[in-house]
Amino acid sequence: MTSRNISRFWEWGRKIICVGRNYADHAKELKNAVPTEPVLFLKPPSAYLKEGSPILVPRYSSNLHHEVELGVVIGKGGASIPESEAMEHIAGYALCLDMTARDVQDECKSKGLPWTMAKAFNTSCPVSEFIPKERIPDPGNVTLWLKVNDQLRQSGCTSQMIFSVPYLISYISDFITLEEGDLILTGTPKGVSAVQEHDELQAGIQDVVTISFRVDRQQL
Ligand SMILES: O=C(O)/C=C/C(=O)CC(=O)C(=O)O
Ligand SMILES: [Mg+2]
Repeated sequence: MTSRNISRFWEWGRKIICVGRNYADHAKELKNAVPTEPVLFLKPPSAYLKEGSPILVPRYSSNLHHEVELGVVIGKGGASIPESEAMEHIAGYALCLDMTARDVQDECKSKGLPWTMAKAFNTSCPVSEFIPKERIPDPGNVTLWLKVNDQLRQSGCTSQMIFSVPYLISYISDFITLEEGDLILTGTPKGVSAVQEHDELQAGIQDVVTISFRVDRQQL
């Protein structure tokens, strides 16, 4: 059996656990209350997208939003991980986009239905290359940014997160066992907005990594 390499975690078929409303300024821009507990949802591994392939606007949406987020790649699995030990479970990071069909999400919210169609479709999780843990010594203090067609739309620091990375690992692992290769998306800062077919998205984490993706429309 060939050994798997964590630097290609997106090929492993592991869980993608997403945190929502983790920045007060983003919760407010969508007129949501600031949460007192993490808001969680999931994406399937089929949502992964690597540079070179386009983000597809689902054929059932006309309002696809970008959300730039810090992703945490789990290196050592575990359940009920104490917050004080959480950092030991991280292998590294990735810059991620949580692509969101906002019109579909709004409809799901109004009907009290789950967000799956809005958040979990194919290409809804574009990711950068794997970033080894040492390159981000403090995940609670890095700047994320995103441009659409060279215009800055999002810029925020992870110090603004309501729930820190160690807290999230501990909280999630209390009821979802974390496995090597899992990815946690830690939420987006303010500035989310719509993208259109042919748009070019660029995003980055300080001087650590940048990514570029083109937007296309799912064929009918
Ligand atoms: O509650 C809403 O209207 C929207 C919430 C999100 O899409 C949450 C996130 O994915 C996020 O904050 O990153
Ligand atoms: Mg998000």
